[in-house]
Amino acid sequence: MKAREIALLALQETEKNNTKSEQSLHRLLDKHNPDKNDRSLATELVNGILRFRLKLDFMIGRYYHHDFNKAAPVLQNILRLGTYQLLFLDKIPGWAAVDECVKLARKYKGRHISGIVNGVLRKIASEPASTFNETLEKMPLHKRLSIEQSHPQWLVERWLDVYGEEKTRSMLTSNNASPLTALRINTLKTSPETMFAALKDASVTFSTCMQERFILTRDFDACKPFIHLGLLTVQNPTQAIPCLLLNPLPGDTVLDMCAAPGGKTTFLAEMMQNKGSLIAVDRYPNKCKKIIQRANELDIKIIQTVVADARTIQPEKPPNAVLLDAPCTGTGVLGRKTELRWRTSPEKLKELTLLQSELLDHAAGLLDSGGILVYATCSVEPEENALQIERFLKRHPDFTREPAPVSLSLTDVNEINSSTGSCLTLPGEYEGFDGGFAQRLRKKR
Ligand SMILES: C[S@@+](CC[C@H](N)C(=O)[O-])C[C@H]1O[C@@H](n2cnc3c(N)ncnc32)[C@H](O)[C@@H]1O
Repeated sequence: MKAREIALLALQETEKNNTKSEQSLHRLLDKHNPDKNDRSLATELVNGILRFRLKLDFMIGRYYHHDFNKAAPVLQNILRLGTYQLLFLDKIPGWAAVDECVKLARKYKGRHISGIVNGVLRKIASEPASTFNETLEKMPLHKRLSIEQSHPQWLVERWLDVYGEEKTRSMLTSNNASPLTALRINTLKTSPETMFAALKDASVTFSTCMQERFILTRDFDACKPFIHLGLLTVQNPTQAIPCLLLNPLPGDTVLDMCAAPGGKTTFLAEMMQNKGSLIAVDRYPNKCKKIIQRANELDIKIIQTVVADARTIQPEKPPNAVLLDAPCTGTGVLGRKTELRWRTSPEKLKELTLLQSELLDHAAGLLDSGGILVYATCSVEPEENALQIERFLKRHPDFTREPAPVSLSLTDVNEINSSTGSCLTLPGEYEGFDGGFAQRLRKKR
């Protein structure tokens, strides 16, 4: 099976089952085993179409004679496949993009529909870019950016309100660029110097960040042997900030309340040099298995997983450090999770804000007096971040914002406010860094 058909099936499956596109695509690539070029074209098509869905639908809607939102999903996706190739893939000749989609339409929907696909795609192919741009220019800013950069309008509106036009544009553009892969060096098994030398020997192109504990690369395949050896593990440097803010020491008793798949838990264990107690809680048993698997790969011995609702857990011994990496809208990682922008919503934001405050309240009760609590999200919405903390501090006067540990000043992120122990990074601010928030708090003695 060729790239376009694999991409079509992956898009159909992702939409129908509300699953992650990455999983569907990998399953289909494994099943059909296409050559290298088809693999990379299928991946580009799936990611690109999911990112640019709104822009593509806007283009198609102008030539499709009925309501495009009500068209059969398979027809929608075939038209998106064709339009994406026409707009974004210079190397594919327009006629080839149209012909291949007409063939797919004939196979999946019959002759009549293939005629519609042919008609719509030919009109898009012959439209000068200036006509589209002129239409957009007449729109108000939030609507124009929403279509141009293919993000939901409610999100663009709120980012414009909160962050202004320049930062919003930078976030939108960054979310549509293909992200670098970030990997953490496992200092339990190797040192940064040894790792850098090994990567250079393997001709991997990379840069370093976060106290040289992380590498950024576009050469993921060349890093796989090091991942299999447990020397590297996939983690974005933004995800390291809450751990560096918590700063656990060997021998500490640490509770990680929302731990799966274990990116931060395993980093905490590394910081603790595999000494002490580290309880990792997650609500879902299959997700807890992933934490154990990851810990085994990295030679980590101190993690004990617990399947439970973190709003009700009662550890035997009060922890002296708690990490609450709360479930959130994920608006800081939309560039990496291509379909997420269409799945998150103002209603979800409200629901999650409530869940986060319940988790925070429970964390406050569990922590030993004098202990440290770090709250983190991969969101850039104030309600989930700074406002959440403000409300928490009002409910819990026995907590204060705690300055960041001195070691954190060595990182390359200027956004860490050392005196208030908080950090908000926005997508596009630092190359390779996701958006996210973290706050260090101390419980009074
Ligand atoms: C942001 S993710 C955590 C990512 C993780 N800390 C890491 O760095 O790999 C949030 C996690 O919270 C879990 N979760 C959601 N609600 C929960 C609850 N009430 N109790 C415990 N875990 C929960 C989800 O299953 C999800 O794995």
